[in-house]
Amino acid sequence: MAAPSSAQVQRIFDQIAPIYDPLNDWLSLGQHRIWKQMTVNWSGAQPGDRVLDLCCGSGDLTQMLARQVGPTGWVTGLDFSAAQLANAQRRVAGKGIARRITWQLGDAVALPYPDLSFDAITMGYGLRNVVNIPQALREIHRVLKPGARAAILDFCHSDHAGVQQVQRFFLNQLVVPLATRFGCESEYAYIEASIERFPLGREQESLAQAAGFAQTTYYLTALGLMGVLVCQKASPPGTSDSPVGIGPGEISAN
Ligand SMILES: C/C(=C\Cc1cc(O)c2ccccc2c1O)CCC[C@H](C)CCC[C@H](C)CCCC(C)C
Ligand SMILES: C[S@@+](CC[C@H](N)C(=O)[O-])C[C@H]1O[C@@H](n2cnc3c(N)ncnc32)[C@H](O)[C@@H]1O
Repeated sequence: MAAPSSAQVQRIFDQIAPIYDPLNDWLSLGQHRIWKQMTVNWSGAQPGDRVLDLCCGSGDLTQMLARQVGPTGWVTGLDFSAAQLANAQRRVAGKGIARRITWQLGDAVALPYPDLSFDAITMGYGLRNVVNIPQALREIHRVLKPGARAAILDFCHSDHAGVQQVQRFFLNQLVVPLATRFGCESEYAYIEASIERFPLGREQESLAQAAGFAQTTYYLTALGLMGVLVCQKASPPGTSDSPVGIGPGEISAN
């Protein structure tokens, strides 16, 4: 199956916007929120930072970032689906964190920001859906400040047969049948094919390094069903670039 165009991807997410959040909660038994919080932790976002949540959709990670940067920080959530952004804005309406969030309709492959704009970037289940992954990684590198990180969560395209079988079982026996009940069979059937086209973890690291990142690590989570690519931009000359450990907040050198 050929990869969809950008317009087709946009239509998918506009179409599923009304059921996107409840299906994520039901189908992952709420676990997706844990994977997203780990991604925010791995981004290195700190209180007072100016951060970006790319492909923000309905704003789960955007909200988590807003809590992480606190009242002196600022978060931008960018997405090209107007329906998803409308959901995102509705979900924070009336919450204190809404004051520190800007919602931006835009394309991840042509970010409307100057170079060196952000202290951290997250991307949750977006990279696999962007039609030009190398360009998106170049844009992320461009708008990050020196020494800053991007943490990119998505399904893992595993080369382990057992993981592939479990992933296909969940998608074909649970996800698509439930989505079909809501008239969204084709939109959710797209997930399996998109995972098969998605680069392996080590290939994502190579793409990130080709985009200019000095250090990359690919972490597996959810029993290998999901993965988080953590990329760090080179620090300014003369500053230490040697993170130690691989726990949240630290990434290994490559
Ligand atoms: C938040 C999650 C997926 C977001 C998501 C990403 C996409 O690219 C889509 C494309 C088209 C339609 C919908 C989406 C979409 O929702 C991950 C959790 C939700 C998943 C739909 C459920 C995946 C189930 C896992 C394969 C197994 C979960 C095991 C868990 C330990 C119970
Ligand atoms: C699976 S949703 C993820 C939403 C949210 N980050 C989350 O974790 O729930 C993928 C999102 O990426 C957006 N997207 C895909 N390609 C994009 C692009 N080129 N520019 C901006 N947004 C894009 C879609 O509109 C959709 O809202």
